[in-house]
Amino acid sequence: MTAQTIDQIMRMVPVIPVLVMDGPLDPCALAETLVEAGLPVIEVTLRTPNALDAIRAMSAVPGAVVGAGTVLNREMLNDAIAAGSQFIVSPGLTDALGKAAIASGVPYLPGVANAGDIMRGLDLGLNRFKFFPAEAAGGLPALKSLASVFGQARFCPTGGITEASALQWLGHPSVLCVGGSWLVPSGEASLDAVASRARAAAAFHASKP
Ligand SMILES: O=C[C@H](O)COP(=O)(O)O
Ligand SMILES: CC(=O)C(=O)O
Repeated sequence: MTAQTIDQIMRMVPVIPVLVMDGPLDPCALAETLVEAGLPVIEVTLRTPNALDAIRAMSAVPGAVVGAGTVLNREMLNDAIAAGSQFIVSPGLTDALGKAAIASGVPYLPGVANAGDIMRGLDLGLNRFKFFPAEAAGGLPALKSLASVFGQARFCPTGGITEASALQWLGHPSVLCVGGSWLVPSGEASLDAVASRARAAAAFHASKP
């Protein structure tokens, strides 16, 4: 599946599973499980040696929109794009990475934690952001304050969000989706458990205003 813009990707799902591929699950089976459960947008963090291989494998799963997370610099950006990443996520925003991502044409979701980060993104022409680390950076009260200043910005809060708190975040109009690792916790070995959590998260779509 090809999505055109980061905005379109963010609007496809209420929750983006953030994966650290450190467990025994087969990447293809994991992606199939998430797609079938209603969460086709998948972020694979480049924090493990097998991450690029996982992106390559998952990208072949029909319906999956697989992106790379924890992209920190141009080299990682190029590797992620070469592996077939359909979108790129970074925990923060630097001019060098922002400009390279924009020049590549790949949908790009940079991390922001404060007003200065957002202003740097706007200067580059970006207005879709990952609010990270969402809870530690002030939680929903901080996001509400930032959103009231930057009316053109939309967010995917990530970091400390849980199945229990996701709906509160999704209730804010500046929030298009949230990200989280709770769908596939570190070392997860059960696809049934993943499917159950993913179905519950996908159901948040119905509650999003
Ligand atoms: O990408 C960011 C984090 O790894 C996801 O945060 P979380 O583990 O608190 O859900
Ligand atoms: C935290 C984050 O945004 C990332 O790993 O890409």
